[in-house]
Amino acid sequence: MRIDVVTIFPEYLAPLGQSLLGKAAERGLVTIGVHDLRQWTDDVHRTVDDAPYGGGPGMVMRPEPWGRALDAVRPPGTRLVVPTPAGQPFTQAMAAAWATEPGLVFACGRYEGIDQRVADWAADAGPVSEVSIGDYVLAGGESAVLVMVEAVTRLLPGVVGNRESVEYDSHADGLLEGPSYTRPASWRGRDVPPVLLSGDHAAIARWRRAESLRRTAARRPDLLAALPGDTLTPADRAA
Ligand SMILES: NCc1ccc(-c2ccccc2)nc1
Repeated sequence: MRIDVVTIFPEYLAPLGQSLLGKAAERGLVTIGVHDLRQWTDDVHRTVDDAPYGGGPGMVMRPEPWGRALDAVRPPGTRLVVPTPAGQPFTQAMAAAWATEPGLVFACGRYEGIDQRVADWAADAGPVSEVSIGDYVLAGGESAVLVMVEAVTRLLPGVVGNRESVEYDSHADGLLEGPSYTRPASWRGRDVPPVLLSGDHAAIARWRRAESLRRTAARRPDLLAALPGDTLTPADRAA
């Protein structure tokens, strides 16, 4: 998979070259390009923003540099992802879907955001996803891009050694994963739930499912409500 990021702070995306992503890149599983939007400006001051039409606070990112940048960086048909507080929620399902695509281009906004005509124009040449990673406002889209690139690339075949750990992630089955434990069996007076030491794999699976449902009901009732009708088994309902 090829991932390109356009930003006025390319150095902010340096972590993409580290650790999990770095190894994936070294192994050719993903190619990441980071591009400075200012290389597509047309004035001596390399201006990327201007005052908002209609008045109001702050500045808006001009469409022209973005148009030239996307002409140069985005292959036709490639999904353009625009992080924004006004976007639809980014989900594990989106990450899984995007991980099957040949490429992604991320447009990092700053200031009050990017002139809306850029996303509208870009939709003529491929899918555009204006997405939010949470209900809070950042100074720009770069942190959100780091989050989404990590969520997507860890799903690429071969990136995470233990495939099962991906399949048993929180949200993989629509529920939160339950608690995990490792040695020692007793720590500061707290014991690991005995069932996990029993060797009874059916009982362990039942216990884990019940814990997952309990935690989801307690912390994310919205996820329970969103489950497909046939998800909860009679055993689940009895738990
Ligand atoms: N959902 C998190 C998020 C994503 C992007 C931005 C943002 C802020 C300023 C300019 C452009 C994008 N803020 C929050």
